[in-house]
Amino acid sequence: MFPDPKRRSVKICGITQPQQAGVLFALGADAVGINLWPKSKRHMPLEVAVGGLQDVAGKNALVAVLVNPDAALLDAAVSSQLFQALQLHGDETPAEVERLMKRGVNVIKALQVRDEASLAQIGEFACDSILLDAYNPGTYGGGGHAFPWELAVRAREMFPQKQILLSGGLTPDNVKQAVEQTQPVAVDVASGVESLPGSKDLLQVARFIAEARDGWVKAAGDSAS
Ligand SMILES: O=C(O)c1ccccc1NCC(=O)[C@H](O)[C@H](O)COP(=O)(O)O
Repeated sequence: MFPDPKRRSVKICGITQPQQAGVLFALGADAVGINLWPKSKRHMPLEVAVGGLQDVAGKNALVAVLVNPDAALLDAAVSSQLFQALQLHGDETPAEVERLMKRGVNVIKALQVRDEASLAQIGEFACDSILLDAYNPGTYGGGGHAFPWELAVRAREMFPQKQILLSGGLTPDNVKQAVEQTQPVAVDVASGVESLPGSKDLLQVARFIAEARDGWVKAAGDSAS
C-alpha cells in the first residue's frame, strides 16, 4: 500500500533507467515513481518498466505517473500489476478517478495549488491520497517549483481525512523545513535530487531521505512538547 497512512514516506519520482530503482530502495526510498507520460523528460516506456523492474516490484512500492492517459495505456498499466498506485497528474476528472477506484486501483490524484480557493478541488475527488504540486500552467509536473507551504497546512486542516503528499521544488536543503511545517504523509521529489533529468544523484537522494526523516522526527518532538 502506498502511501501507508501509518508510515511517513519518501517517494523519488521519475527514473529513466530501471536499474536505478533497486539502488534508490537500498538508500531508503519508500516508493519510486515511473513516469509513463511520453512527453515527460523522465519518461520510461511501460515495456521498459515491465522488462526491467520485475526484481524490485512486489517487494517495494512502484508508482505509475500518468497524464490524461488513454484507455489503452491505463489498462496496460493496471494489468501489468507492477504498480501499487497510479498517480494522475493531468486533467483527470473526479468521475474518472472514481471509475478507476471501482476497478480496485489505488489512485493518488495530483493537484496544482495556487491559492486557498484552489484547495476546494481536493474535496471533489473520492480517492484518499492527494499530491499537492506547484501551480505551473501549461505543465503537468516535475517543474522544480515550490508553492507556499501554508497551503499544504491549510489543506490538512480542511481535509483531515485525506492523505496529503507534498511535492514541488523540494530539495535536500528545504525538505526538512517543508516536512516540519506541513507534516505530510509523504514527500515526493523529481528535479531536486537529479544530476540530469531522469538520472538521480545518489548523494542527493540519500541526503534528501535523511533530511525528510529528520523533519518528521522534529515535528513529532514539537507536537509532544
Ligand atoms: O517529472 C515529470 O517530468 C512530470 C511530468 C508530468 C507530470 C508529472 C511529472 N512528475 C511527477 C512528480 O511526482 C514530481 O515529483 C512532482 O511533480 C514534483 O516535481 P519536482 O518539483 O521536479 O520535484
